[in-house]
Amino acid sequence: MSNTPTTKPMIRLENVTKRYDGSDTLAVAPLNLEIKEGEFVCLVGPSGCGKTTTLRMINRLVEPTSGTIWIDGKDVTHGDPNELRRHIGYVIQQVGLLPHMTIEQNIGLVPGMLGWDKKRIADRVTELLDLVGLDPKVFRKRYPKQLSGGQQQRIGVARALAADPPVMLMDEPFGAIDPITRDRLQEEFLQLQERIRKTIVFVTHDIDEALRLADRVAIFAEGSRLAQFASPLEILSNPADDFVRTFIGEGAAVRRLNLLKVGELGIAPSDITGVPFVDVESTTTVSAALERMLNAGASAVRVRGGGSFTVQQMLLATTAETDGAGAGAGASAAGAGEAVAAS
Ligand SMILES: Nc1ncnc2c1ncn2[C@@H]1O[C@H](COP(=O)(O)OP(=O)(O)OP(=O)(O)O)[C@@H](O)[C@H]1O
Repeated sequence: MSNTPTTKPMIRLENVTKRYDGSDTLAVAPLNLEIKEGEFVCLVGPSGCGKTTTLRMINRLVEPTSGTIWIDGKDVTHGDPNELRRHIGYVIQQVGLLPHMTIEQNIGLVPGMLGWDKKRIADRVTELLDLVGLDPKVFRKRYPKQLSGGQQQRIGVARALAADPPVMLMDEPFGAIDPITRDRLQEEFLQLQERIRKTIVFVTHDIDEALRLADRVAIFAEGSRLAQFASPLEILSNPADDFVRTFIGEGAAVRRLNLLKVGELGIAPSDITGVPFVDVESTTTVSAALERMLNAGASAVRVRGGGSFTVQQMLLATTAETDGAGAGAGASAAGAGEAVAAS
């Protein structure tokens, strides 16, 4: 269970609002949101709906107008914001590395403020560069401008992780990166999260990025109304309203195949004697299994440790998942079926 979210709440927003000075309207209307320890939550929605404001209220870069924010059971709405920020990693699109400092100095900034000794900081820098896939011998003495955009963003992640904070806030971290590098960074980041299991709040305006990365997605509508807060599978299977349906766009049924795993379909094994098949893992997604079948001219799969079945059985089970509101796979995803936390 170490790589799945726990049920312990790590971040809780209670009736939180924000009205910027000089504005008549609320940038964030009363918002209630609970994020569990180790959970990866994406905030997604159209421009101006309050995603960044919500994120920045969690580390108090923006002060809430009213309401309470709890982190790990502690009211953090009052107290020293600088102290709070030292325990929350923060990654932004512009990366924000200090240009006159080496990568090592950039990553070591917060540990330095926390009073770590030189050796401990140096060891941590080595560990983090390894973790984000950059050779410490090559990169630690370089300056930010000597790195590509993707490498700088990896350093941004390493820096945010430096003091091992339990919570990470990420604001469109991959937004300015070309699509191919972005795809790779998303994949790497998912693998990283499997290992480190931080509580992550991640802002994006890209619903596909949210559906790919998150355990649960909070879809904001205009005026920061929380339209749905549920697992990606639940959102694609049962959009809460027309706004969510329009926001996720076309092709929900096919996109679900990227999320459903073969082993979660609950198919009774069948005899596939004489039918060409491919071997898959129970964790292989249905779309990956179909791809492999198409490439191999096969029409069945043999699941390692889990019987065999035909492509027809697989597609039928996928449809049943849609009708049954994701009973099998949905139930295994964090928070599936949870009620919409209305704002
Ligand atoms: N510093 C500010 N002063 C005044 N109004 C602001 C400020 N920052 C944001 N706003 C307003 O608050 C509302 C929410 O903005 P916010 O940046 O949180 O939305 P967002 O969903 O993150 O948008 P985007 O996807 O475009 O970044 C918007 O109407 C915006 O104009």
